[in-house]
Amino acid sequence: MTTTHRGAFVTLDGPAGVGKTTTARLLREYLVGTYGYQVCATTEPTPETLGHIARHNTDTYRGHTLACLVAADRYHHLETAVRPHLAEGVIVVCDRYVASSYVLQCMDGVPLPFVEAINAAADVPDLAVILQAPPEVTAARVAARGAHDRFHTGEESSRRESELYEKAAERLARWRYPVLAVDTAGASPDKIAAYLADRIADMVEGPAAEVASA
Ligand SMILES: Nc1ncnc2c1ncn2[C@@H]1O[C@H](COP(=O)(O)OP(=O)(O)O)[C@@H](O)[C@H]1O
Ligand SMILES: Cc1cn([C@H]2C[C@H](O)[C@@H](COP(=O)(O)OP(=O)(O)O)O2)c(=O)[nH]c1=O
Repeated sequence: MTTTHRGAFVTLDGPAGVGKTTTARLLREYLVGTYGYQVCATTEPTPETLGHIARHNTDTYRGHTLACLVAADRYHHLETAVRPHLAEGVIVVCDRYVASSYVLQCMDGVPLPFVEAINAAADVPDLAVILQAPPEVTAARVAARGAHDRFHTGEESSRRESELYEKAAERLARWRYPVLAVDTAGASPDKIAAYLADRIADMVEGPAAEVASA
C-alpha cells in the first residue's frame, strides 16, 4: 500500500437515505483498490463509549444534551483517531460530521448558534461532501430500509432535513469548510464514489491541499 505524503480528512453528510454509508464503503474501496492509499473509514457517532451512548439513546438524550454528547464524542474522535491517522498520511473517510449536527440538532430544537459554538473547535475537513437528493427520493429510500431514529418520520422530515443541509453547507463555507455538494439521485453509488476518489486523489497528490467549493 502507498502511504500518501499527507493524509486527508474527508467527511460525508446528508439526509437519511441519501447514500452516506453506501458511498463511504465504495469510496474506501476505490481509494484502496484503484489508488493504493491507506484509508481509515470511520463514523460519527463513534462506536466508543460516548458515541455508543449517543447513537443508541437518541430517545433518552435530546436537545442540548444530545448536542453536547455528540460534540464530546466528536472531539474525542478527533484526538484519538482522526488526527493520529492524518499524521501518518492516512485518508480518513468519516460518515457524518459537523454538518449533521447543524441539521439534526436544529431538528431537535437546539438553536444553531449553540450548535455552531460547541462545534467551533472541531477540525475543518479537507473535503466536506454534502450528499443531496430530492426529499421524495430519500424518504422513499428510508421507507424501504426502515427509519433508524425518531428524526425521520416521512417525506416532510426529509424535506426539512434537505433544506437544513442546504443552509448548513452555506454556513460551513463561512467557517472555511471546503464543501462539495453531490446529487445522488441521478448517479449510481459506484459512479459517485469513483468521482469522489478522483477528487481526493487530485487533492492529496496536488501541490496544495485546496479543493474548490462546489
Ligand atoms: N446513488 C444512489 N442511487 C440509488 N440508490 C442509492 C444511492 N446511494 C444509496 N442508495 C440506496 O439508498 C439506500 C440508503 O442508502 P444508505 O447508504 O444507507 O444511506 P444513508 O447512510 O445516507 O442513510 C440504500 O438502499 C442504498 O442502496
Ligand atoms: C453525527 C450525528 C449523529 N446524531 C445522532 C442522530 C442519529 O440518531 C444517530 C446515528 O446517526 P445515523 O448515521 O443516522 O445512524 P445510522 O447509520 O444507523 O442510520 O446519531 C446526532 O444527533 N447528531 C450528529 O451530529
